[in-house]
Amino acid sequence: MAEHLRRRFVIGYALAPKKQQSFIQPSLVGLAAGRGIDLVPIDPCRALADQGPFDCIIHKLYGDDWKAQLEDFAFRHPDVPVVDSPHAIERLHNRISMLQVVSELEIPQDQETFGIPSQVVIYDSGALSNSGVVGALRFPVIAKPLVADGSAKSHKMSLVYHRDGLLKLKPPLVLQEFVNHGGVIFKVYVVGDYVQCVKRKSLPDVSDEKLECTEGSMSFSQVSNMTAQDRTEKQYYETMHLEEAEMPPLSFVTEIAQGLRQAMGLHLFNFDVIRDVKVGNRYLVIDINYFPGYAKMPSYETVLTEFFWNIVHEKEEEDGSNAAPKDVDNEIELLGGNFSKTAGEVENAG
Ligand SMILES: Nc1ncnc2c1ncn2[C@@H]1O[C@H](COP(=O)(O)OP(=O)(O)OP(=O)(O)O)[C@@H](O)[C@H]1O
Ligand SMILES: O=P(O)(O)O[C@H]1[C@H](O)[C@@H](O)[C@H](OP(=O)(O)O)[C@@H](OP(=O)(O)O)[C@H]1O
Ligand SMILES: [Mg+2]
Ligand SMILES: [Mg+2]
Repeated sequence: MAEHLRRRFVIGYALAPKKQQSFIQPSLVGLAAGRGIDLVPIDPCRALADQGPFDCIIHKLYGDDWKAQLEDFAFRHPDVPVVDSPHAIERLHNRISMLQVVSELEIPQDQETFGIPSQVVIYDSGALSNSGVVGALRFPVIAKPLVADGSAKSHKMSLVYHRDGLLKLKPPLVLQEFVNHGGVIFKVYVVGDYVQCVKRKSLPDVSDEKLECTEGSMSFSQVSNMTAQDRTEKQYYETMHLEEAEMPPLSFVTEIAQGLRQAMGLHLFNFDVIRDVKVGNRYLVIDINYFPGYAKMPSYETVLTEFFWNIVHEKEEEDGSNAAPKDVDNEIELLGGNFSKTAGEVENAG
């Protein structure tokens, strides 16, 4: 059918400038356009009600004003999917509620088991010297800001070797037991039903000897997200042998992903998993991120385009107005022929 007769769809995106730069690549825009989907920026400085029309909104912005705008939009346009609901995303802005959902998952555990590391939440400095609060923790621990709001501050962490290292920390924070995991972290990217697991470098293990002879704490930030140009990182890779680390079974991470997706009501997120070196088949979820850096995920353009296509066409089916002409269906098959909902395991040197 002629190009001008095809129904086109508009997906509005509201992203911070840095996120927009990394996510909205010409390769994604082009692929989506070829499938009849136009990605259009939303100006967060203007009223959302004055923009559009949209067939779907995707977003990652913080603040009450934006949340209120989205809620108002959803009220006025109940038929337009907002991916994802600001209420559902909010759970990921607090590192306690974020991992609570993992503990509540009811998935039969067989060969591999999963959970979260022991942790306590600290609201005031007094609690840092209170044995009743921190006494049950095994050191080293990682101190993480309680709030995960996308700010640089919310990624600033400390590896604390002994109790006296806690005293200079600034609550509110979470103290989470550090688990030796061979210096490799698995990032599981979720895009609707699609799941992809990649490897990244992580903090190195802390031996008993190192723990004994190290004082205080060490600060770090976004260790799995450093640029490959970083010289120290390059040296680190050479000693890490990342490529040799065995991936967790894809069926196992997919089950966790689907459980989380259902429990949280979210479509776009990733979660970080480490494997306890002491146990071998025990995995710990340590972090869940809303709308992560998908551009780092191999084949992100195909995966995201397929997701967008499904969202706008599901809506169309619900409306009962199936406007997809035959040749559009053919095009879908051609472009998405190799697409499988659950991808194979992919190694990623970050
Ligand atoms: N309990 C833990 N045991 C061992 N290492 C950990 C633990 N928690 C965090 N880490 C290490 O610290 C890094 C940062 O922790 P975390 O993922 O919670 O922070 P983040 O700033 O939210 O990360 P992201 O950039 O993925 O959002 C992890 O990638 C991992 O290398
Ligand atoms: O700064 P906030 O809003 O918290 O979001 C970050 C996430 O926390 C990180 O997990 C993303 O990196 P990964 O995709 O490597 O996990 C990271 O990816 P990016 O830096 O490529 O956008 C961000 O999405
Ligand atoms: Mg993380
Ligand atoms: Mg995070």
